[in-house]
Amino acid sequence: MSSPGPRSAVVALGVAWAAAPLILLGSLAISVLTGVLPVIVAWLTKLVLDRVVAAEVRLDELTLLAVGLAVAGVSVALLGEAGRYLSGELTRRVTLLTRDRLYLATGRLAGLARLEQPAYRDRLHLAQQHSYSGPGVILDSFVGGVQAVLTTVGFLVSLAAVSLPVTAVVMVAAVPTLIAELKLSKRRAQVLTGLSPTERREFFYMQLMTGLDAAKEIRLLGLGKLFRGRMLAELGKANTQRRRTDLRELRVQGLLGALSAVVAGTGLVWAVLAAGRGQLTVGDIAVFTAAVAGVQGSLANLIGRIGAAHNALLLFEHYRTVTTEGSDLPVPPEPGKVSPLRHGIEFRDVWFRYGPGHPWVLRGVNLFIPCGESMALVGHNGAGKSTMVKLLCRFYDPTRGAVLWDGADLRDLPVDELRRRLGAVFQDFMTYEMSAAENIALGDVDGADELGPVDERLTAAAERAGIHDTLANLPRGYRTLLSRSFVSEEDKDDPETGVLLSGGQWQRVALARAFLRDQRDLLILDEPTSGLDAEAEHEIHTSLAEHRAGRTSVLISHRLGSVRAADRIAVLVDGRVAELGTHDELVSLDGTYSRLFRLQANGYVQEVS
Ligand SMILES: Nc1ncnc2c1ncn2[C@@H]1O[C@H](COP(=O)(O)OP(=O)(O)OP(=O)(O)O)[C@@H](O)[C@H]1O
Repeated sequence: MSSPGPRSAVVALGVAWAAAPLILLGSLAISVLTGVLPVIVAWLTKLVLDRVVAAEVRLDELTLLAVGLAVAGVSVALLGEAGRYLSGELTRRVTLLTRDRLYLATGRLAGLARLEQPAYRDRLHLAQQHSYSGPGVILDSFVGGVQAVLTTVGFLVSLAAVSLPVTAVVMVAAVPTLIAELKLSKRRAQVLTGLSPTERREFFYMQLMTGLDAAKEIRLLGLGKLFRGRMLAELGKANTQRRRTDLRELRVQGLLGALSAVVAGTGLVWAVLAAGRGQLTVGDIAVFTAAVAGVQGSLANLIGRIGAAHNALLLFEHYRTVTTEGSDLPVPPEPGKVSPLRHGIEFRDVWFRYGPGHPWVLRGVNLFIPCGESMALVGHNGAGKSTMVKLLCRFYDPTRGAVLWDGADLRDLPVDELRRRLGAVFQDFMTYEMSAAENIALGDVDGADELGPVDERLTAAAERAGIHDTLANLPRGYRTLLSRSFVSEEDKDDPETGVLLSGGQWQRVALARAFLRDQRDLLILDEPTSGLDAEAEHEIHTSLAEHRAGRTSVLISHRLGSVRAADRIAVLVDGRVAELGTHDELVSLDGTYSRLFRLQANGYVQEVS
């Protein structure tokens, strides 16, 4: 891990300035005052003591000094409280800003490839953890550092007034502490960075054990003990690393603490002997003792803060990288406009694999999807059908070849505009723990930050997906929360109102969400009815066939009965389009499609007879 540059510190302080400039200035002002007050208190104490033991005691002077001491003491206490409040407020505001910037940055990722890289996920994990605390710690260190510098300088001057050699010894003794602290902070940051994969795995097992998704299998297969063991093993690994760091710190800090104590003790012996010889006054001893303790305390404080800031800056680098990284997909220098589809979409000699070390999934796919036609993609598991759909949505770019929208390479088009022209139901569709209405309305948000009302468009989409009656009859109709993990505001007195839908019902909700975008140029349906019962599947496919007539669509389905109505069917084999034609043409071709279709048809006939 390289040392953080001053740029990181500037960025971190810039974040704090952008989040709360006045609070930042207020904190700095308080830190300046808090920094000089201990020195003032020490000098006032010296003056009081010298006046008390003087031959002629002047009460008016003593009273003034005593009042001054009292005011300084009260100010220290009040400023401490005010500083704590401002620091808390600053942290809250910085958290808001860094969170916003971080999720804005991840939202800017147009593709999926970077999100699938373990190294990126580790960095993101660290950025999430330390973006919030980072600027706070750096700022606290900065504000506290200013205060510690002032206190240190003030006490050093006071100490120098009494003894220059002792001042020099105290300063030299601080150098090893500073070096050790910087080394330790670097080590701490390295350990935390190295722990990211372990922490992510620990979190993964924790989520498995406490979430609903895996609850059935964990109970039925008795996986709890296994996962708990693995989670504890990950935690144990992390603890071993942390313990090693703590022990190293204990050894180093212990040695350095002993060195400070020896320096302070020797200084005190010298001061007492000097007072005995009449070289120092009682006040001198008081200020000397306060100054040695003050210099050592504030130097230790300063060095600790430098170490904390150094550590926080090293970790803040992850946040800075995530928020400033360029686009994961190449951005065209002069992006063209995505005009409504007129001609068609073409896969031109498309080769694709998910990474350099991965096997080829597509090996020269050539396919034209004419505008206004429905195209079905058929093939064995893993043939690459969903991959083609992902390339169509530009979640990845082809490794070789191109996908063309009316002749324009998708790489030359603005990706947001392209996606605005698409509607899709993915094989692994989402189930959002939100209300039924929101689950559908999410289909047509297009960058808005609020969802529209429950209107006719929404219920019409639900009706077409055959889920309207189910949703309308829920305890709160479309406003019912489709979750048992959260409670909506209006249900807080009756937390049992949320419901869970069946797999097929959820699939219909996902379809309704896609239907809300049905005026788009291309509708993608990846296994849209795999979870539906036979009757529902037939119903939906009839409705889809009607709906798709005259519109451009891509349908993926293993149920060949439902793809026969498509205008054209493409069969993927070995990463290429091996057969292309209408259902009748492919059946008479007597190839893969015909074999698969007969196999399925025979299965049904045998079941009936
Ligand atoms: N994100 C990914 N990273 C690496 N490999 C992947 C990824 N997604 C899919 N693959 C691989 O790509 C191949 C094609 O997968 P794809 O999902 O496109 O197949 P499919 O034809 O849709 O299969 P199915 O009918 O089972 O849904 C598979 O071998 C799969 O392991």
